[in-house]
Amino acid sequence: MSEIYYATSTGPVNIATLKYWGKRDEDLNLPTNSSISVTLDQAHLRTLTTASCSSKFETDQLWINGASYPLDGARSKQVMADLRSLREEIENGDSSIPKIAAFPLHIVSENNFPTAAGLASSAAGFAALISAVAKLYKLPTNASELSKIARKGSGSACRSLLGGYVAWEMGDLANGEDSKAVQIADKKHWPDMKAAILVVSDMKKDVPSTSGMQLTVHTSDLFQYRIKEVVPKRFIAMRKAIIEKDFPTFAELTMKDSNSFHSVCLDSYPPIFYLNDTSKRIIKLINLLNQSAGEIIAAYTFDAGPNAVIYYEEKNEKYVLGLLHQFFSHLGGWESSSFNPKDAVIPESFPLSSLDKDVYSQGVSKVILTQVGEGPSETDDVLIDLQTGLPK
Ligand SMILES: Nc1ncnc2c1ncn2[C@@H]1O[C@H](COP(=O)(O)OP(=O)(O)OP(=O)(O)O)[C@@H](O)[C@H]1O
Ligand SMILES: C[C@@](O)(CCOP(=O)(O)OP(=O)(O)O)CC(=O)O
Repeated sequence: MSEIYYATSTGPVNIATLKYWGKRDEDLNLPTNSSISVTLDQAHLRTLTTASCSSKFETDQLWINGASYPLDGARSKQVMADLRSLREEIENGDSSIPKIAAFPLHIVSENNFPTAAGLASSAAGFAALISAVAKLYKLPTNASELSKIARKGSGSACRSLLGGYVAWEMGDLANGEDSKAVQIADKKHWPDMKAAILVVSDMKKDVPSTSGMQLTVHTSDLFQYRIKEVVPKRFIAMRKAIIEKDFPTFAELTMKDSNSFHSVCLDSYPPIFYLNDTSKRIIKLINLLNQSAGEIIAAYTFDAGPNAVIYYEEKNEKYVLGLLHQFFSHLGGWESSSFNPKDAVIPESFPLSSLDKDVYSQGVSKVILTQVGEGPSETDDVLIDLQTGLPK
């Protein structure tokens, strides 16, 4: 077989604290509002992707965890075309480098967590794929530039090109050139941000984000108020809270924005329900915890599914994980954290005895304990068999 060119990169998951929900341009994936997210640590949620190309490959192909996935959707095609055209520009300007832009690509990827289960696999997946191809093609572009390509693959994916605390600025140009991710602060700025993910369902979700958000755009009256009045002010306030490391404000805005997003889903016609009874019980637990602690020490947020993500600061781990351990100690996931249940503290006024433990322990299948993390990184791993061009 003739030469196989290859490169590998990782991609992180990000979970929005100010939600993207709604497109003003469906082809270019331009949003109706700016959004903010926290990039999560790749020790727990990570995509690892090797991108390779060769004149001997027949077509572009993608494998995720060993299974073949289509790459012929309009969004994937656009991502590949954008990356190729950047490579072509370089090749046209420098006759000494190999002409590989037109070669078919074989992309081999591994997610270390469930694919398409509302855990932002598409975000980590596109971030890793784009970073790996950018490395393969030796593209000189920075993360914000690459985020514009990721955006066309899946909106929320653009935020996974950067680590720490990230904003997706909606932009206002019709061609989308100013709709990109920028870093608000890196992980080191506020390193003690933790995230506990309660996996309520690892089944594929009912209403995909793409169609769900457009149903909201076209049918919800509340939605106009959200994008015109609520989000612009909240964006400024949340960015300030991150810069000032003001957890109570950050947390209150995060919970309110999750509530606002799920409200416009319910206000869609026909309505969209992503939260289930387990999600609602988790909301109640967090509200009771904050009340009994006398300040906001934990924030829940939910994407387009029932899984809960709970943000908190390390100094309050004894309260937040202490409470979650009361109900979910039987689940897998605790072993990966340094939390010792002996350190658990339940605030005195928390009404533990009034909550039916059997009911409140139901519905969650796994706990993932993680924290704020870095953006994509290059690695020397190779997931492709360099003889056959197929997954190892
Ligand atoms: N490692 C990967 N490489 C490339 N694409 C991936 C990868 N993992 C997932 N994807 C793409 O993302 C799709 C799943 O996206 P989907 O939005 O349904 O789920 P999710 O991202 O886990 O959930 P959500 O967007 O609600 O958080 C897959 O079908 C695949 O096309
Ligand atoms: C609820 C969300 O997670 C919606 C994510 O939507 P997607 O990024 O999956 O949608 P597409 O752009 O159509 O691919 C909120 C968020 O991550 O900001």
